[in-house]
Amino acid sequence: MACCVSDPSSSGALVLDDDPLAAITAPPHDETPEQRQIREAAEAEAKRISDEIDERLRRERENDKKKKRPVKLLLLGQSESGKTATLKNFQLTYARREWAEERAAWRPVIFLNLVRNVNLVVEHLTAEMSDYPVVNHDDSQEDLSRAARTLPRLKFRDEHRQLRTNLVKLNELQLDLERRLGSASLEMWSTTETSAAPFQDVEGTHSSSSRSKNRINEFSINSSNGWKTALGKFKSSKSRGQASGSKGDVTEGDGGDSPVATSPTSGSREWEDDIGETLGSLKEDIKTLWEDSTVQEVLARRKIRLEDMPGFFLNDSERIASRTYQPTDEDVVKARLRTLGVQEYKFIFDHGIDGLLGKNGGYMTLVEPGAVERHGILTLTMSRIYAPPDRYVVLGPLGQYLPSMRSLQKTGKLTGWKTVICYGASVCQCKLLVKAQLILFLNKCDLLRAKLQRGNRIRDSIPSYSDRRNDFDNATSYFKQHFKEIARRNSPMQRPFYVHLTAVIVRVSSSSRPGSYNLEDLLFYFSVVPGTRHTFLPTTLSL
Ligand SMILES: Nc1nc2c(ncn2[C@@H]2O[C@H](COP(=O)(O)OP(=O)(O)OP(=O)(O)O)[C@@H](O)[C@H]2O)c(=O)[nH]1
Ligand SMILES: [Mg+2]
Repeated sequence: MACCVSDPSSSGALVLDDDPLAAITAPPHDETPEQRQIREAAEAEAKRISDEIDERLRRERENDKKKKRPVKLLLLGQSESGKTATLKNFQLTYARREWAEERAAWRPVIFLNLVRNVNLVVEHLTAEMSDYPVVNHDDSQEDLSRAARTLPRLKFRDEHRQLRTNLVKLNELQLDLERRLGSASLEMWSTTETSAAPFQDVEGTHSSSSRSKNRINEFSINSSNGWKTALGKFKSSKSRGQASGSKGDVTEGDGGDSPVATSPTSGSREWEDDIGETLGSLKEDIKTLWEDSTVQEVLARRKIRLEDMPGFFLNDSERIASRTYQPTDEDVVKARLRTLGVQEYKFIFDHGIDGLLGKNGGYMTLVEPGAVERHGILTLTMSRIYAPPDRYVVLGPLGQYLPSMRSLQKTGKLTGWKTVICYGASVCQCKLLVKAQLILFLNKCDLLRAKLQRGNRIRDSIPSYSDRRNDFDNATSYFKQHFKEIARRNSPMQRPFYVHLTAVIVRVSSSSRPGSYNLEDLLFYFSVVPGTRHTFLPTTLSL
């Protein structure tokens, strides 16, 4: 232990028992007043420099902290509301390299989408030829099993029978693709009351009844499942091996069991090429089927609008049905593969995005919990693992509301508009999200506009719409008001509420940045300072 026995500030001798460092740094015992002045000035200068360095380091640490502060966006919404498509937009805009690597992996998904389109048409054709109705599983379609028999029977030719025979092998192809892609490739068909209020159980407010326990099982996270897993099987080994995380990169959120890092790819390229070749050999049949006026009449009678369905590629069949087909950006954004488990993407930016991340950039995490397990139940158990998000985006698929009330009356299922109301209320009430900023994307506006132009009446599906004008502007402001009211009534604490009209798969035609989707324009709105109240900002949507 050091023991100082004399005043070090005096010019007298400094005696230290056993501190060698103090002995070295101590002023000489015969220091003159001038020497002392010089020494003290030098020490003051050294301290100034040291303080300056400390201050610089402190500022750098603070900047680093700011830079690393993640902005977390949670994407919520019914199945098929466009969460993955939204995520793809971010990826396309801000993670180009990863996007380019992943693009090729969507090839079998797009093949599957096209094969499904064709098989569905053949199914309806067969049903009509046999004079029986087909049960349609898709809630988003209009009244589907409508008997076509009230109209005179259609006249079918040998050519139609031949087309059915030629295309029958696509059933096998669909099964093969579904097997390879896994359960994410299988669609869920029903929406129930449970799925419309998905947050209540997870928060533990329910009793531990067996029903509730069963649900918890259904909620369980399986991040090695889902569309990233499905795609991982088809990524090239080169891209699978590459590290991510630099500027504009996208990384897997949960590292360890990253599906992309573990999935095998051997032989998948050849297998894909073979599928392309089989499709190529049926290219003419597919085109003839889709363009045939009798087939179009079958679909019209059955009120099937394939164009409005997810993953519609029949208009591109000539380009896609080929051994050499490679997906374009538009194909990938449009492709449909449902999400299972929790998908998380981390985007790293060196610079802020219009204030979203602050001047120094930072990183943004986008989390998409799979919306459906058995009954479309949202897997929010992820909140037990992940911290609550700063903001959450709810996607409400506007274009899907219209026909649903009729199908509700027919089937007794709670679908469409009613589901969305329950869903919206349940999300707003969620305690976990109480401090998060709420941004609502009223998505699929392109479909809404098209349906209105075709003469669909909103009040047929949504009686409360009443006698308002049946046009896009009136409809969307009605929807906005409605959701604003839902948020106001159901949020435990009042919070800013932002709402945007979106069509996340539609390219912005007049964009100053070619290749951007209109979601990019909407990022501007994310920069609004939290806490300020900007209700119903004008939309930038150009449809
Ligand atoms: N016409 C149109 N289609 C859209 C729009 N947004 C998404 N889609 C399509 O709707 C389908 C479903 O979109 P996804 O993004 O897969 O839906 P999701 O919410 O992720 O669905 P789950 O993963 O099942 O929860 C896809 O085929 C998309 O291309 C839109 O604004 N307009
Ligand atoms: Mg999804």
